[in-house]
Amino acid sequence: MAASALPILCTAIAPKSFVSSLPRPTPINLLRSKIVCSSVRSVKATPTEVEEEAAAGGGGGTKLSAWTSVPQQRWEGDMVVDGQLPLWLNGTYLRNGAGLWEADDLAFDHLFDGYATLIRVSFQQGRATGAHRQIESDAYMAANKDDPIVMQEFSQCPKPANLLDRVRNVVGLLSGASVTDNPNVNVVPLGDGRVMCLTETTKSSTLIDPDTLDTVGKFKYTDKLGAMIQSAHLICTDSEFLTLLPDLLRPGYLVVRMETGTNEMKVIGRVDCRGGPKPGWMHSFAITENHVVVPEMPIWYSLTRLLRSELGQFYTFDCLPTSRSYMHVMCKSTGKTVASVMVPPFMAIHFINAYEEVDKHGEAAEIIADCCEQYGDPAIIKTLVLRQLRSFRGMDLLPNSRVGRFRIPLDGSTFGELQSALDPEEHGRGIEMCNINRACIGKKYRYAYGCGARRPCNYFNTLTKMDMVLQKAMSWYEEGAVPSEPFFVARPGASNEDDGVVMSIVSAEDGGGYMVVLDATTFKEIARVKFPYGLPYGFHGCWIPAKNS
Ligand SMILES: CC1=C(/C=C/C(C)=C/C=C/C(C)=C/C=C/C=C(C)/C=C/C=O)C(C)(C)CCC1
Ligand SMILES: [Fe+2]
Repeated sequence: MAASALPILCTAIAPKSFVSSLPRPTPINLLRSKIVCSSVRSVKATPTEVEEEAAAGGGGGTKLSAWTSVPQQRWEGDMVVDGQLPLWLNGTYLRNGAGLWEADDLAFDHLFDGYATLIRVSFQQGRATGAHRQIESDAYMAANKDDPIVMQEFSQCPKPANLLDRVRNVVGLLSGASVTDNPNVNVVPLGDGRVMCLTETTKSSTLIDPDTLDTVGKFKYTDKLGAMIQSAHLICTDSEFLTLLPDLLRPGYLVVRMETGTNEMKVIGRVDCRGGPKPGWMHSFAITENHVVVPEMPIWYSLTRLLRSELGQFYTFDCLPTSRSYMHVMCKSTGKTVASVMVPPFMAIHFINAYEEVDKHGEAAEIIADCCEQYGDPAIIKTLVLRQLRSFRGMDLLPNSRVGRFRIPLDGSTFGELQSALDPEEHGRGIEMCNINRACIGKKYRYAYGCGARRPCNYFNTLTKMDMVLQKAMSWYEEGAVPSEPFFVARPGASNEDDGVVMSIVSAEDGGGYMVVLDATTFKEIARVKFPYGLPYGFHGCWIPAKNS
């Protein structure tokens, strides 16, 4: 019965034109696949732009699944392993991302808008099983109703047809009712057995079951902070999680902590904005052992745009290139801002790591903070429009980026520095989605793993290991493939920072999908774990070690 289940499921949830573009699972995988039907109403995908554009002679092609909705309510199955998985690799990798950009009559334009899609790969003694599910957020469920509703997503806002609609929109936004809860960016183990998925709205914080990928329910904050937006990259340590909450009424950022096992965010301190009357966009931030690093970029969420439902070239953002950029540093234990320096204009969606550089007395003298930096240009946001990703593969449209390294003096100076941590040519003048050995978070570190570029390309197409000491990089590349964020897993008992494996889920040019596992030291491929069909692109992942490992 299982052998025919996947095509039946696909037929049930997608019109013929879409199904025909899905890569066919191989018989061996079908025999091992277990399909579980969800109670959610089926998603009806419309024919994708990629098909239309390919038919019209566009450069997209039909096979690569990275930018294509793969309507899979629920799949679980054994996976075929090519190569040798290390026997010590026991645990679960989870990846979250915006993997479904069409539902009923809706079609999103931007990569960041898609409905949250979870992928799981679990490893045990050299074998692997996989799973794929949508998160059942209110936004996703509403989009699949007979009368679908779109909430305020990253680039999409509800379109008012008349004055009454306009008033409803304003009320919906200010009350939070029409703000998205689609938790499509990150997946974070909270250290107490709970696993949270989230995006930049606080109401998106959702608990999921890491085994079944079931949506457990909303994470209910018990504090009275009432924050509506948050960093999508909260940072979890052994005892707490730290995050930033932009304060929209009194422009600034609250730095908050939540003790492991609780639901209450407590304020450590606040940083006032210096660049203008509204807090800068802040998708991620960094910590050191004793400090929290708060970035302030010259690009802001615009409440006026949101309320008027009038999006600009950077959607809900306003961007003033003449505005200044700042880096603030807060002491974790006192909540005091110990540095607030002006830096060259920067644009960084993702911070990589930060640490304290000490003077000869062993005192912290400056903070080093590394990020994926776009030379101060927000153009990357436009690069991630689905039409461009689907249509212009092989064209050199990816804006230049680098590992930006901030030096923030702690001696009261008013300026900080921003330079490239290594020659950007080492990673093809493109770098994003970086990860490090988690044991090095907040500490001096040597290696970062990210997605780099082999040009010409319209998206990051390599996996790259960067050695920040030698300022050199090594890359993994496969023609036409789109790898997602590389994730480092340390070998138990390892003493070298790069002793372990790096894993990444790849959408292959032929329409297939697999996880590639690289030896983190040599950066050579050691195994491929194959999915029975190609997967959509995804953003961030996490690792949950097996209980007995
Ligand atoms: C800005 C104000 C509000 C609304 C904020 C909303 C609706 C923010 C939504 C943000 C999203 C969905 C961001 C997603 C970003 C994804 C990224 C960058 C993915 C990166 C991958 O790694 C109100 C709540 C209406 C209050 C007034 C101000
Ligand atoms: Fe992110």
